[in-house]
Amino acid sequence: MSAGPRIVIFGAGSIGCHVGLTWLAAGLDIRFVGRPSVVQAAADEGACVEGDDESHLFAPMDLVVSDRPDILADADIIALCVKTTDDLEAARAITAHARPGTIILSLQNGVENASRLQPLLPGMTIVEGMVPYNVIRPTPTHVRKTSAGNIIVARNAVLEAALAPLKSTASPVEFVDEMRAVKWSKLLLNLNNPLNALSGLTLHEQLSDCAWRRLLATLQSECLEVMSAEDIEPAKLGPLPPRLIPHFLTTPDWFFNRTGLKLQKITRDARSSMADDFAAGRRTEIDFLNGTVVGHGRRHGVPCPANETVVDLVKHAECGARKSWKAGEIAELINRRMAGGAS
Ligand SMILES: NC(=O)C1=CN([C@@H]2O[C@H](COP(=O)(O)OP(=O)(O)OC[C@H]3O[C@@H](n4cnc5c(N)ncnc54)[C@H](OP(=O)(O)O)[C@@H]3O)[C@@H](O)[C@H]2O)C=CC1
Ligand SMILES: CC(C)(CO)C(=O)C(=O)O
Repeated sequence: MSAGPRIVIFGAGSIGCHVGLTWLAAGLDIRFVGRPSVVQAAADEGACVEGDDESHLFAPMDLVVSDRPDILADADIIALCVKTTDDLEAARAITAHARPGTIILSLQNGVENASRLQPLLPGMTIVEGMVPYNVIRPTPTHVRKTSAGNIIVARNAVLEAALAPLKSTASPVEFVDEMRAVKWSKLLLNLNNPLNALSGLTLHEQLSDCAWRRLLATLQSECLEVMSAEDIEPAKLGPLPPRLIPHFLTTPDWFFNRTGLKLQKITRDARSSMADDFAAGRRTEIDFLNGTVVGHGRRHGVPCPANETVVDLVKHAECGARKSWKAGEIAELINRRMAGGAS
C-alpha cells in the first residue's frame, strides 16, 4: 500500500476508471466512488486497463470501489470524473463528506469548470486538469485508451508531489501555468463530440471522411474567432499550431488519414464521450462544449451559426428527435442558418 496521499476517483466511468487504474498500477493510493453496477463488477471480475502498449489486470481484492460517498472523508485529493451535467449531485456528496481544503481535480471537458465548481464546493481547492485522449469502456471495469496523449494539470504543489511517481511511467502528468489556454485548445477538439455522436460512426470512420472534417473545421473557425475576441491564444498541444488545424482538417482524405489519424493514434473502436451519452439516452455536455462557443460568441457579437446548428440538433436528439445525420445534411442546415433561414 502506498504511503502517499489518498486519491479518491469520483465517478468510476470511462475516464475515472482509466485514470484511477493507471495511477493504481503506478502504486498510488486510489479508491473509487462509482455506481452499484461498477461496485458489483469490481467485486465479481476485478478490473483491466489497457493503453500505451500496456495492460494491467486487477483482482477484486486490489480494488476499493464503493457506491457510498462517505469514503471521501479521508481523501486528500478527489479526482472529479463525472460528466459536467452531474456536477451538482457530485458537489453535494463531496460537501457532505470531504474535509475542507481537499483538492478537487476536475478532469472534465469544458473551459469553465473551476469557476462553475468553486461556488458549489466552497472551502475546497479546485484544480483544473485536461485529458486529451479518448477512452472506451467495453465492460463496467474494463477500460481502453483509444487515442494518444497525456494528462495536463494546472500547476499545484500538492498534486505535483502526489503524482510524481507517474514521471517514470507511460502516463506522466504534465503541469502548466497557463491552463486556460490548454482548456480552450481541448475545446477545439471537443467541438467534434456532437458531430461524432450525430454521425453514428466511430471516430476513425468519421474523421476519415473530409465531409465531416470540413464541418469540424467550420465549428473550430468560429471558436477561434470567439477566442480572438476574448484575447485567448489556445495552447499548442500537438505538432500544429491550433489556428492551422482547421486548414489541416480540410486536406484530402489520403493525406489526412496518413498523417492526422496516425499521429493521434485513433483506434478503430474509439467514439466520443457524447456518442456514449447518445447510446445511453443520457443528457449530453453540449452546453459546456459547443454551447460555450455560442454563449461567448453572443457576448462578443461573433456569429456562430454552425455551432448553434449543432447545439440545436443535439438538444433535439436529447428530447427524442432524430439522432443520426449525414454530414451533407448538417452542412445544408448550417448554410440555411447562415442565409438567415430556419434550421
Ligand atoms: N470518455 C472520454 O473519452 C473522455 C471524456 N472526457 C471527459 O471526462 C468526463 C467524464 O466522462 P466519461 O468518463 O466519459 O463519463 P462516464 O459517463 O463514462 O463516467 C462518469 C461516471 O460517473 C458516474 N456518476 C455520476 N454521478 C455519480 C455519483 N453522484 N456517484 C457515483 N457515480 C456517479 C456515472 O454513472 P451514470 O452513468 O450512472 O450516471 C458514470 O459511471 C466528462 O467531462 C468528459 O467530457 C475527457 C476526455 C475523454
Ligand atoms: C478525446 C476526445 C476529444 C475524443 O473525442 C474527448 O474528449 C471525448 O470523447 O470527450
